[in-house]
Amino acid sequence: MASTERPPQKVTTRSSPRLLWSLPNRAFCGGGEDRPLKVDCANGIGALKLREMENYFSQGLSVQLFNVGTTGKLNHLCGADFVKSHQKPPQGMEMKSNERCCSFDGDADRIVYYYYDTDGHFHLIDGDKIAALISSFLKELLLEIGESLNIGVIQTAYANGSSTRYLEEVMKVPVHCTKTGVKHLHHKAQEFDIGVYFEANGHGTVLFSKAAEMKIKQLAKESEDKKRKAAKMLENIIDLFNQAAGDAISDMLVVEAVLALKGLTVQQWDALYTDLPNRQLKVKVADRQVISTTDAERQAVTPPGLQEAVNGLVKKYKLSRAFVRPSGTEDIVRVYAEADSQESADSLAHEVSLAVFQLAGGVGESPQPNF
Ligand SMILES: CC(=O)N[C@H]1[C@@H](OP(=O)(O)O)O[C@H](CO)[C@@H](O)[C@@H]1O
Repeated sequence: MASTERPPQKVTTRSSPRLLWSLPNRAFCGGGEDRPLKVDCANGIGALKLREMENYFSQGLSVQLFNVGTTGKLNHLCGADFVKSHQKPPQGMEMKSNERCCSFDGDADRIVYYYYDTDGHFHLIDGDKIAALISSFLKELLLEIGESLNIGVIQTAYANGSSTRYLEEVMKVPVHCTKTGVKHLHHKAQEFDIGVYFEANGHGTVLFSKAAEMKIKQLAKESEDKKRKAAKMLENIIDLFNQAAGDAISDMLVVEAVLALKGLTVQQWDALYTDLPNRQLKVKVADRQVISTTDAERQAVTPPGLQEAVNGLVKKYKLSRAFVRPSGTEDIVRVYAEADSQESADSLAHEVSLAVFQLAGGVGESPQPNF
């Protein structure tokens, strides 16, 4: 995360590690089954911190660390961004089929999961699916405590269309779209009793309002049986989240706890929905600020004619969607496209890139259709 991206709030003092791990440890102890997890630390800070914390994990969760920074370079051929954008495992990690693996980025504020299936296909489980797993778990607990605490999921335009559809139509959770950058998601998430926010690239966390925290604590003390158990579970999970900012280690522990508690394998988690094939491209233009956007960056307002061109191209493909926006961190314009097949998503992204190049002052060689 760039320093300018950090949400405008103080980093709170965290509970003691022993307290934080109480939920995952209880989850892992239950089944007595060993749950190995391979972690690519992107040669960054996550390796040091995870090593310190390993001593607090119960035997149920065994983490094996890779790219711990003794030889490789930070984020080089490894880490969450590399895995997400190349849709392949990081260098330096050996993966067998069906092994659950995850990658942090160098500063450990993003996490993505992945595995190889028995046919050797690589499956990425990104921030959208992490949000789906966590919000379905929280929603189940809310139903059990029977309180009308509202829960909302916050995404950006990069969220896969299948994830938005799953959250809205299957889970019946309201979904909101904000501009790219965690500060925007964080801000929106503060409007809910429970605000779950994740960018597709794995940045994210969950925020609980003070009123929700108090209600849950009270129910954990005063209610009985099933209701009390659910409230206690919620109380523990609140401690586990880092509510100051997205935190790969804390998100990893939440995911591991939820998978263990629900008895889900990585494949079952992945099967919640199927991502629509998508493609992201970059276009170099003389001045990226000639592109201005609205509707949480999903529509281009300027230059004239660009949005109309995108709309015309999107109509040529099935289940398609595309948008363009100037990057906030690089001197480029980003193009995103999704469609019913990888070939269509690639072709749509290429055609939209050409439209950006022509209508928004492209420089250098015009975009080529090679993936
Ligand atoms: C498409 C994409 O991944 N965009 C990233 C990237 O922002 P851009 O404004 O797209 O350059 O860097 C941000 C900071 O790390 C991150 O929050 C965001 O998700």
